[in-house]
Parts: sequence; C-alpha cells; structure tokens
Amino acid sequence: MSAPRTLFDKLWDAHLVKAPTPATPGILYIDLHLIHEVTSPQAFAELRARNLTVRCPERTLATLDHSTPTTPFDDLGQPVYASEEAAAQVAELEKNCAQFGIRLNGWSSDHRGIVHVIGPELGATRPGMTIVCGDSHTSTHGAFGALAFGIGTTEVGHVLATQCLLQSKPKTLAIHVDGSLPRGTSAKDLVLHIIGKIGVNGGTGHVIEYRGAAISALTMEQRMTVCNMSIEAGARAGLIAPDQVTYDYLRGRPYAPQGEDWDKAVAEWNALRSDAGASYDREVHIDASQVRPTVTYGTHPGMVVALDAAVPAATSLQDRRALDYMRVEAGKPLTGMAVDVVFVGSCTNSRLSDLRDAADVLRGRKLAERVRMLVVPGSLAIKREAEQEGLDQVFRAAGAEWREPGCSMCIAMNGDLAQPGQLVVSTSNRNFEGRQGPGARTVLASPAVAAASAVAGCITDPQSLLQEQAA
Ligand SMILES: CC(C)[C@H](C(=O)O)[C@@H](O)C(=O)O
Ligand code: SF4
Repeated sequence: MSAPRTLFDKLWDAHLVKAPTPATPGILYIDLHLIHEVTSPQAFAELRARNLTVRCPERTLATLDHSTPTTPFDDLGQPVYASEEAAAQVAELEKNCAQFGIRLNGWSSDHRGIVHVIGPELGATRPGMTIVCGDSHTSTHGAFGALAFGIGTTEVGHVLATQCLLQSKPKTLAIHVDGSLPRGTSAKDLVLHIIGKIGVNGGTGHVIEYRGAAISALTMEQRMTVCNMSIEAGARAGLIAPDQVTYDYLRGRPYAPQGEDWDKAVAEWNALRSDAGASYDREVHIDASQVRPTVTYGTHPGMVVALDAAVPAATSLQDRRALDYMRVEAGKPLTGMAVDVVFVGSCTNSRLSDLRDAADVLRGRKLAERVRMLVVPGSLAIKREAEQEGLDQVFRAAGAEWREPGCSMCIAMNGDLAQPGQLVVSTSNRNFEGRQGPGARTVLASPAVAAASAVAGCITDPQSLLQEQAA
C-alpha cells in the first residue's frame, strides 16, 4: 500500500509534469489561469514580442476588477474612469483577450467582478484543480480543495505560453480549528485570530490545510474568507478539503459539470482529502471557542486584538511606529476609537452573506453623522442578488453608498480612497501604511463590526448595538 498522503500531496502529484530535483524546480500543469488588467499587459506584450500564442485559451479566464470605477455609469451608460491609465489598462485587456481568444468577463458580462469572486461564482473554480493568477489573493480558491496561488507577471507570461509553471515544492502546515465558533463571531474574526496566533510569517514557505470541526461547519463563502487571507500569514496557499458543502455550492453553476459528468466529478472529488496518518511538516491547533470579534490595530494583518481586549504594548521599534501611525494607545481596547470611513467589500468580504451581515446591523439605523460608508459588491451577480433582497435599500436608507462591483477602496483604486489621517474600518485584507490612501489608517474587521462602527461612529461590537436597542 502506498504511504498516506495529504490533500496537498495529492494535488501536487496529480499535476506534476516533471518532478523537482535538488537543483531545479518542478514543472506543474495549470488547470485554470485567471487574469486581470493589472498584471497581464506585460505578459501579453512578451508573447507578442516572441511571436507566441496562448497555449490553452479555454483554460484562461479574464475579468476586469482593479481599474474599473465603482461609481454609477454616466448618462450614456458608460463607466467614468478615474484616470486615463485605468481606461487604457482596461482597453488593453479587452484587446488582448479578443486577439488571443480568451473569455473576458468585461463590461457587458453578467459576471463581471473581482477575480476571486467570479471564479467560484461561475463554477470555474473546482476541487482538484491547480489555479493561478497574477494576484496574491488567489489563495481564496483553495476553499474548494484546489491548489491555488498567486504568481508574478513573468510567470503569467509562462503560463499563457505553456500552461505550465516552474515551482519548488512547498511545505505543508495543518491548522486544526477545533470546537465551534461562538455566536456573534464570523469567518473574518477566525482568520484574523489565526493570523494573530501564527504571525504574518507563520505560513511562509507552506501550504496551509485548514481542518477540524469549525472549518467543516463553515459555508463556502466563509471558507473563502479564511483561505483568502492565508497569504497574509505568508503562506503560499490555503486549502480546505471538498465536502458536501462544496458540492452544494457548485452544483448547477455555469462551468460546473452536468449530469453524469457531475456524478463522476463528485466521486473523484471525494478522494481529495488527506489520508489518515498523513503527516504535515507542521501542525497548529486553534480552539474556535476562544475566537471573539477581532480587528487589527496596527499596520500588518498580524497585529490583531479582540474588541474587548486591550491593545498590547509595543515590543519593537516597528510596533511602536505602527501604533504611532495608527494613533492607537497600548493598554486600552480599540472600541470607542472614532471612525471616518467604513468600507464593506473586497475579495475577502464582498459576497452575498457578507452584505447580509452588514445589512442586518444597518437595518432601521443610520450612519453616524460624520461617517462615510461604501458598500461594494464583489460581482455584478452579487449586486443583483442583493438588490433582489432589498439590501441596497437598507444601505441607502442608512446613508451608505451602494456601488458597482470592483476592488475599489481595498486598494485605493479609481479615486475610492480615504484622506490622510482618516480612520477606515474595512472588511478587506490589508492594513499596510497608505493601503487605502496616503496617510489613511486601516482597521480590518468583519462586515458586522464594520457596519456597527458606521452606525456608532466609533469602533463597536455589533452585540453592544443590539443590546442597547433591547435595553
Ligand atoms: C494588483 C495585484 C497585483 C495585487 C495583489 O497581487 O494582491 C492586489 O490585488 C492587492 O490586493 O494588493
Ligand atoms: S479586492 Fe483587494 S485584495 Fe482582492 S484582488 Fe482586489 S485589490 Fe487585491
């Protein structure tokens, strides 16, 4: 009998065209190559310069997300670009896709949206695949039991030309999340808690497999939130073994197999789990019952604190600098800190359930006077579903802006940015200095905490808002 293998081993072995040697990386076959307008132009330019074609256009899927404005269209129904560069980048991807025969979810598509939202939504992301994209949050797709990771622009060119990628074999890290998440906590709180425990380099060189009862209990949207932020713990990728939750999500989606092919696929996917006795390079145990509503207080996603706990004292020069930048005082909790802007969106938390979580807090309430709130759905499909449920009305009635899909304020694109010194409570994944605008300060949070903070005008636990009302 062959030795027990982890889920990662199975995915790796199944796609290895050539095994790595001590001197050379391995060659991996790539099942799905996602592309967007920011990291693809040079790769296509390289193809043209070398007179190469795209090896598998049918395994390549493009979308517009980073450079597309999320403001309303003009009177002629056209997008209003924030800059000529943004418009040119979009035009370039449109041209490249047309020339090389690649499917593009462009302006006229019903499935336009953030690349890590539309892949799963279309059923293009499926268990057992290798998926790459010139984008670090490609780890999101690992929630389906796919080996998915970000690559650089040069590699985008390699994959376009060959459908293969040079890769050295990463190590494996099992994160067992035992028990169950307490009421009032979310997948975002869980992943912030995990990064707080293992640190921003805790996953470096590893592919994380999230396991355990608390992970099995998550919906697909919640699993995506967790895998999305694997990269913020330094990991190469995040993985969750597929199960009935995965199949229920995928069934009937546009690119999912149909009929007999579906049954065959599910039978194959059922084998995609780590064998009993398989060994990982490292293992970490997390007790889900310890997770509380959690936010970041510093300038990287590992500087996290529970809302009801005090910000820890700085132990390094770097930490002190982060506290100064954030204007945060050690020894006190973050609750009560004044908020200027709230952003609900990004590939971490812009799916329907995230919008519902935010709307549940906002329903019948108004934003605090000085707070600006942007709600940016992850895709056009999500926008439409949310509108069907009347969520847009909840946001608008509260005083929030309801936008077109895109990356938006996650990365301060297209004029969606905060002013110097402003404090943003954001459902995105990165809180680096200036990420949401020069001098802007970012507190990463769940959609519920973000919405509660918008209502209170200061960082707030949604539970305290609800209790206030009950009292
Ligand atoms: C623009 C892109 C290269 C970048 C990434 O790789 O992650 C962006 O999506 C981000 O979130 O910072
Ligand atoms: S939403 Fe943010 S993190 Fe996600 S791909 Fe866009 S810019 Fe990157």
